Amino acid sequence: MPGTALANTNPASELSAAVLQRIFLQCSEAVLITDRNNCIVAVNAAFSEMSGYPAEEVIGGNPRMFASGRNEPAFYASMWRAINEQGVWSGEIWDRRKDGQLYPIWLTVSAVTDNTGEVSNYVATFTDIGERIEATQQLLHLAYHDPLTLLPNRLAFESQLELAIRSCERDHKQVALMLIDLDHFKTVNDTLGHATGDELLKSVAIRLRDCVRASDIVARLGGDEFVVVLPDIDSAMTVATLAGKVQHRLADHSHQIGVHSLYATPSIGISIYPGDGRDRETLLRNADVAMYHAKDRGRNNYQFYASRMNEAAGERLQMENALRQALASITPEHSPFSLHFQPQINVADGRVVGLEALARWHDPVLGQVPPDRFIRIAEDSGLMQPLGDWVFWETCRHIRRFREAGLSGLRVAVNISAQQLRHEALPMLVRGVLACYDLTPQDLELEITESTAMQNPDLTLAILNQFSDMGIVLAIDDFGTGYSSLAYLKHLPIHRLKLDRSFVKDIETDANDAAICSATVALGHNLGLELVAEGVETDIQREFLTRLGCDVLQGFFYSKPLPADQIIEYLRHFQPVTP
Ligand SMILES: Nc1nc2c(ncn2[C@@H]2O[C@H](COP(=O)(O)O[C@H]3[C@@H](O)[C@H](n4cnc5c(=O)[nH]c(N)nc54)O[C@@H]3COP(=O)(O)O)[C@@H](O)[C@H]2O)c(=O)[nH]1
Repeated sequence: MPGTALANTNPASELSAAVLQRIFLQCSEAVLITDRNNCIVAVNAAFSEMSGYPAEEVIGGNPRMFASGRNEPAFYASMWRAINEQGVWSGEIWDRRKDGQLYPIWLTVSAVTDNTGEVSNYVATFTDIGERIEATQQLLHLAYHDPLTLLPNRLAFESQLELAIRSCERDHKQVALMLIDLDHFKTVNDTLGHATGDELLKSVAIRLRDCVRASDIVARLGGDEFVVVLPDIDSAMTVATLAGKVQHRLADHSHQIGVHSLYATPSIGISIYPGDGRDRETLLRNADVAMYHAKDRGRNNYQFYASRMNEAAGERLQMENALRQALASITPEHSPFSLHFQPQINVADGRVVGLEALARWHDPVLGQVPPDRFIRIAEDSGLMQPLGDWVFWETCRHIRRFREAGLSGLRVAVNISAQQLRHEALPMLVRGVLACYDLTPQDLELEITESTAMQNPDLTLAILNQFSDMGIVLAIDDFGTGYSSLAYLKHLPIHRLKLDRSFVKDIETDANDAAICSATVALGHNLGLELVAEGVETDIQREFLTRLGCDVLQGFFYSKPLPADQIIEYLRHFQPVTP
């Protein structure tokens, strides 16, 4: 013991009062001594430095003068009970400095007794723990918050969800969990860089936080995945309303990130405690399944979890694996994929002026898989690039075949997906394939959907400009179904608008659809574009669209998409249909 060592070399009796005083005065910890009546009799220099009080201003006073008001009377009562019963007390306490500033200290108060065992003095030693507390708080904040968006992170979300579940369990209430994934966020990172991606995430976080009440939890789980927890909801309707609000708030206007105007649409999966899971893991897993379902349904929507979705998720995985194998099995002699061609008719002279190439897939186990199903899976699982490349090669091979069969003056349109448009090398590939089959850019048309065009404005514009410069005709497909900005679209080097078939379907009976078709035709013509109507099934529709001024018509009225051999026969026997 240090005390013993000191006693051996320098007996306590020999420790002069002067030495003791120097130790007291020079001690780096603040020390304050009172008499038995708690009247201050001495303080050291460290005390004065910490509290701002010189000794002469406190001697004779009561330590109560340093009280901050942050500790309750009951706190002091229990502290004194411990000092009087056990002779010592230690703990954290808040004091007030002379300048009025409050600060936390770690305080130890000991009762000193005289020869008779009576308390003669109280000695308080203390250190300023403000910095330590601040450092601890910073560490805690770091541990529980996402440094980019400053939202709670996964760890914080898990414990807050746990608390919400426990509280609702007690009160027999419901908790909703909304899992939000940004559509095509990877494209932003891949094409505009991570710094832009980070700024977009920050902007999304602010909009999300704005959508909900302060008592709701908004957290970032990582990447582009956010979560909103709504404790104590009264009905699924409330959650649906909020999900709609989130969807619109994120997507209704662009996020201005530097020079880029970016759109961020969400896919939202919702699970509700206790119906969709009684614990955190199950709720999160089921919200995830629902979120994938939302992606599958075309993104930018919300879906409530339903137990049958687990089955659907299994089927989807099976299809993705089959698609992967199908792509790997393509050889020059054999392919599980094929192309069908649908004619496009020029209204003015009733002749076939073009064909649209549409991919088909026959799987030995799954049978004929509808294109809107496998194209979406290919997009989501990164398989659209090889599939799209195959479609290009195969289309060009067929254009040459049509030429050799004596069919000329036909342009063939190919659908380009969002994933393909992310690759700057796409124009080079197209040039290469055209050259390989000795074709000209005028033999080809490229269709991109309205939503694809909106996804990656800068890169899309750059790639489309290259195509247009080459002389390739460009069309906006499914026009009217996406969230497009006309201000942006008018800068794209496009030549055609394809009016979506959903507007054509009820054109005869639905005045709104008729008005949309009419307005789109007028808009397109004003912009100098050619108007193609898709999905023409009846003669009345044909007549109606002709009267509206559509330039080209396509649909089952003329022909379903046909395999190459059959389209050759169709074209050989086609009789022009004049208005
Ligand atoms: N990126 C790529 N997308 C492709 C490719 N091949 C197809 N697709 C896209 O898949 C979606 C579904 O295509 P599909 O089932 O082939 O449907 C096409 C036509 O059959 C259908 N259509 C045409 N006329 C009518 C009609 O009168 N009635 C009716 N009910 N359906 C009709 O429309 C589809 C063509 O649509 P669009 O491409 O919008 O012009 C579809 O979105 C395809 O684009 C591919 O290789 N790459």
